[in-house]
Amino acid sequence: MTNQNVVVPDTKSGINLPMVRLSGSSIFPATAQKPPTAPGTGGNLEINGGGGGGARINSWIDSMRASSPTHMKSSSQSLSQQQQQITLPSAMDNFDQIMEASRGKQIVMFLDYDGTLSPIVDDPDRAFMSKKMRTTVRRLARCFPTAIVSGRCRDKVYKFVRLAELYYAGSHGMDIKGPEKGSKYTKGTEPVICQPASEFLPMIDEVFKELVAKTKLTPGAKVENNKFCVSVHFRCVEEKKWSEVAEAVKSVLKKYPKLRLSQGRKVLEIRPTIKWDKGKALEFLLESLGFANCTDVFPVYIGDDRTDEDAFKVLKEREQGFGILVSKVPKETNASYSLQEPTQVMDFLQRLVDWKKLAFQESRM
Ligand SMILES: O=P(O)(O)OC[C@H]1O[C@H](O[C@H]2O[C@H](CO)[C@@H](O)[C@H](O)[C@H]2O)[C@H](O)[C@@H](O)[C@@H]1O
Repeated sequence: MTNQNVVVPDTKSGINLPMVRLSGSSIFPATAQKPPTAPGTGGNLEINGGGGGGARINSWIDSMRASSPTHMKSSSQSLSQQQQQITLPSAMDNFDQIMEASRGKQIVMFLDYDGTLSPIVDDPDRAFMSKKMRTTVRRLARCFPTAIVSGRCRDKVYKFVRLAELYYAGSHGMDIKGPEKGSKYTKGTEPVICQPASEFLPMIDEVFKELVAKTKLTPGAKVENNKFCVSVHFRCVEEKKWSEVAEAVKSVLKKYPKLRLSQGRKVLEIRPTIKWDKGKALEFLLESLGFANCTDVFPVYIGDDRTDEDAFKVLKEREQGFGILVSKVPKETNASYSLQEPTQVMDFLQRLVDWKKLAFQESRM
């Protein structure tokens, strides 16, 4: 990856930090000149404002296109031009710098699932993580408190990860559960549980059924019930039929003012309007782990999606730890470093484990 980053000194940690360029890099297709929302809002789409019905659907389609990396290649820029716009330095190349910043602090790991621990595939039910990745995450959790933060429903992401020693925050952080009693980080107490959107369960169920009915005639559309939110996938829908998906979602949302829309990778996501997201989940977990007002904590959040921006933003605002964006293409982001794909995430996690072991051995010499 080409590193075109500008480096500025961080007054708090005393080390050099990459400065992320948040504007002026037009990476979106000609029809969508700028990102639909600023990073840190989980990619919310405006569903009520501006223009006539047709205009609004067109802006939805633009936004859906913008969430599709394959379209970035087809924009007027060549791939090499786009790559030059990657302003984030690689977390791998800057590993020593990151570790230096964490010196004397407790590292806490937050990992998104899809696109971070598992590769993006067409069928959401088959997004398995490799055995090697599972082993690496298991080793990581022996070294640092580790949480999985996913848009998926908690049970489903647990079925993919299958590691009881982790914290899990499903439904974009709206369903949090800590490791079972007796785990290294629970200190013998009951597991933490947080479900700030439980009153929305019946509504989400209703919306799920309505969306299944409304999209059943659109080939490739898939609606996923994520318990406290619903995902409407259009990865396998022909582009000329994306408007059908957008119309279906829009017509359902109109009836439920207490629900809002956000966007991920070829997916529209319907969720409660409550002020809760992956960033809030990160803060809740830090608090549960006893790091609420600590200065000696170093959270690292790794994620690939727009909804992960809420967590990156929290880290930036707290001036603690770092966000690492998993992406091969330039994106607007609040993350500080990048990794290209899940296999590189695995290498980074393994390096963290090795670093921790070495630090432990040195401390005993
Ligand atoms: O927060 P995450 O763990 O990243 O979950 C976000 C969404 O991930 C899944 O969808 C994405 O991955 C699928 C499998 O690779 C892919 O087919 C889809 O296009 C992606 O959007 C999951 O199915 C959604 O429910 C999550 O909200």
